Amino acid sequence: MPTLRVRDGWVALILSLLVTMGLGFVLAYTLVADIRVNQLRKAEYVLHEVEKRAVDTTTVIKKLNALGYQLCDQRNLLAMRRALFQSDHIKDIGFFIENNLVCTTGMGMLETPVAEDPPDLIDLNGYSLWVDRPLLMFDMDYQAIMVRKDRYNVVLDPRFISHTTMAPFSWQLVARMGDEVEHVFGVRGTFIIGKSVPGLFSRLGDSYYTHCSAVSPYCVALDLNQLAFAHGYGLVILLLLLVSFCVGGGCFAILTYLFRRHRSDKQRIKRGLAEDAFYCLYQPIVDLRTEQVIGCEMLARFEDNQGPMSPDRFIPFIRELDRTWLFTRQLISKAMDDLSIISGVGVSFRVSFNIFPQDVTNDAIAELPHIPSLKESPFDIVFEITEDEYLDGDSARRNLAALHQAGFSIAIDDFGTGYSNLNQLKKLHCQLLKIDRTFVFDMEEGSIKSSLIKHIVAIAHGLGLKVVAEGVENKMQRDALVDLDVEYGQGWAFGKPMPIVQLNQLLQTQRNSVERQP
Ligand SMILES: Nc1nc2c(ncn2[C@@H]2O[C@@H]3COP(=O)(O)O[C@H]4[C@@H](O)[C@H](n5cnc6c(=O)[nH]c(N)nc65)O[C@@H]4COP(=O)(O)O[C@H]3[C@H]2O)c(=O)[nH]1
Repeated sequence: MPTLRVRDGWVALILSLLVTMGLGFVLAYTLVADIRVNQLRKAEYVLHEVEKRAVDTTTVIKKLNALGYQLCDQRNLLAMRRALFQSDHIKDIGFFIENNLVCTTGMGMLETPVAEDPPDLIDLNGYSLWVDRPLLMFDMDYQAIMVRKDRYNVVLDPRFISHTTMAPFSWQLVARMGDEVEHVFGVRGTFIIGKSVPGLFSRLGDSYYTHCSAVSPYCVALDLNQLAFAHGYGLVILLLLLVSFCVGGGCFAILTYLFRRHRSDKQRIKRGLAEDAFYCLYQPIVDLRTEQVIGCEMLARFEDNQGPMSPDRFIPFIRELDRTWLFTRQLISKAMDDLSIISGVGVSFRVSFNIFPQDVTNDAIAELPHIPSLKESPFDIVFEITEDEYLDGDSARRNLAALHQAGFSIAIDDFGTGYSNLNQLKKLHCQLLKIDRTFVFDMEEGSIKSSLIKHIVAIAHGLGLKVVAEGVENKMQRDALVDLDVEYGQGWAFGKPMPIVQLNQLLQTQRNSVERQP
């Protein structure tokens, strides 16, 4: 393989960097989206758990107050213990006379009533809250939440939140008090009043999230804790970076390989041109009604010690190398040598050559009438030109008129695939129009494209042109084309591109069978 050119190296590098950055960007945003979803789930979980406890607390307190006990007697204590037993979340229930706690489910009747501290907050429904309260119950230290209304209070264990791992977020549970909020649990200052929540795909820095309950006056706020994030996601980020760089590196390797292969193929073609290494195959063209071979198209082939290369690959290189005329000249001269073995076919036997449109415009084809083998050819020589905007100029028209005057025929090739300027057809002195094979391929399915054939034929006939259909692969297509008044056909149904010896044999067989007919 040839060495990489500096310019190609830069292009490969820039493209690979773009891929690396693009992939890094996509992965980073996927990570952000994942964090946001995670954040949302955690906030929803906390609020859901808080709501369950809020419902439990208010139901228990309302029910006990409704019983109307004024003293801490056995009936009251039993009612309190039953309520505690039925609750899933409450740890203890206390009974108050005025502002003194006189009995609890855990300790029974207290020897000395305990005076109550002022609450941390009273919520909109009149419930007093003591948050983050250190409490000693059965020799266990508790960081409890207490809620009281009228004569009863309940003790809640807030560890249900701590049991959920909140990393990499810092969080705070607050109670709404009109326009204000009061801290209930978590990290103070996390909830910021009026701070808007960023969208799912916003920057990583905009990591604040808040969610309020619809059934209780509580809100939870979560914010990304940069340290916890780096700790929890550091490895993931490193991995994503590694993936991006690996893909970028792979991209660089593939691009440099493709550039070098492109250069290598281009060099093969350059060498092939210098060493005259192309050769010709011939594909029969038939009269569609009789299926008799009335001519052939010369198609170029290339093969060197590295193997064959298809025309679809080498034709663009010939254009890129600006050697179109040299290539055409070489192949015409080879073909005319080959064709010298063909005899007995008559002067109407058509031999078609493909011509590059740019050679029509740049006057190169003006040389054709002076090439002796063409001038003295016993065949009807046809030059096929792909319809192209190149052909729209004066010089193209002048050169084609000169070819026509010199006795050559002109065919418009691959009609319908490119420029398709009908005005052009009138001015180009052509006698034949070749319908591109893509129109013929799906005739059986009655595609929109194939339904255009009859219009193309009408236009061609209106201009006095004969029509050749390319890519005829089966009898059904041949019959349909005959019905559409298409005169000639070319395709695998009548013969693939073949060496001259094989074409000669085909013509010989055809002649023999005609001669045998009575
Ligand atoms: N699927 C299918 N394909 C069929 C059938 N019948 C013919 N073909 C293919 O259709 C192409 C017809 O040639 P084109 O339209 O001039 O298209 C040609 C022509 O534009 C260009 N080319 C080939 N040789 C030369 C040449 O000597 N000079 C120039 N300027 N171009 C050439 O390369 C193109 C491709 O050539 P090829 O690969 O030989 O492909 C040929 C031929 O092998 C069929 O029934 N089914």
